Amino acid sequence: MNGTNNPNLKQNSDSIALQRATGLLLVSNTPKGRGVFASQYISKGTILEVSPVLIFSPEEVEKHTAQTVLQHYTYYWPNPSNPKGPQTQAIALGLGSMFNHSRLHQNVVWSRDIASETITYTAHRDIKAGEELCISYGNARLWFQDADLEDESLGIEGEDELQRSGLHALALVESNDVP
Ligand SMILES: C[S@@+](CC[C@H](N)C(=O)[O-])C[C@H]1O[C@@H](n2cnc3c(N)ncnc32)[C@H](O)[C@@H]1O
Repeated sequence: MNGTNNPNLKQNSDSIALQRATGLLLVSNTPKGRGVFASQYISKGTILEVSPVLIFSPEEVEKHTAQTVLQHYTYYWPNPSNPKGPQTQAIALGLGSMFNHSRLHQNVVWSRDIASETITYTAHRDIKAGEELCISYGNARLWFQDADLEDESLGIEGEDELQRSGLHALALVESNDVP
């Protein structure tokens, strides 16, 4: 489909509506690196971002992404060449790769749309201006020191719990289970 200069272009089976909420800031140099913050109040249920994904083949994962920093950004994704087989990995383009993890203060949930190859990020609760927008990377052991836990009263105890889980998370796992 060639939609260039087509004033009648509408959403159809060849196109998907992309969305990004207003009032999102990408902030550098936080204790978690870059992160996405709200510069204004955002109400529960607001679609924050629809990110197209780039899907890697299992061979590309093994030879390339698993050997690079990309492994800290990828989501499990069904393999288009073998949808019923083991999952491969995909990276969210746009803001999707910038959401940090919070186990205690998760305020964003995400869902995969396999057909459109997108991930939609949605506000899980009302969010105040100034709050960081965080997803959950799941309950598996994290591959980094969780900056949230350093200041939390449950601090060491929470960290122990993650260490004891004995799981190795080398990629973001889908989890919309909000604690
Ligand atoms: C998907 S990226 C998120 C964006 C990243 N902060 C950046 O600057 O590119 C995942 C990386 O963010 C950092 N990160 C995410 N959540 C964190 C947390 N709760 N505590 C510390 N670092 C975190 C870790 O370095 C992790 O490998």
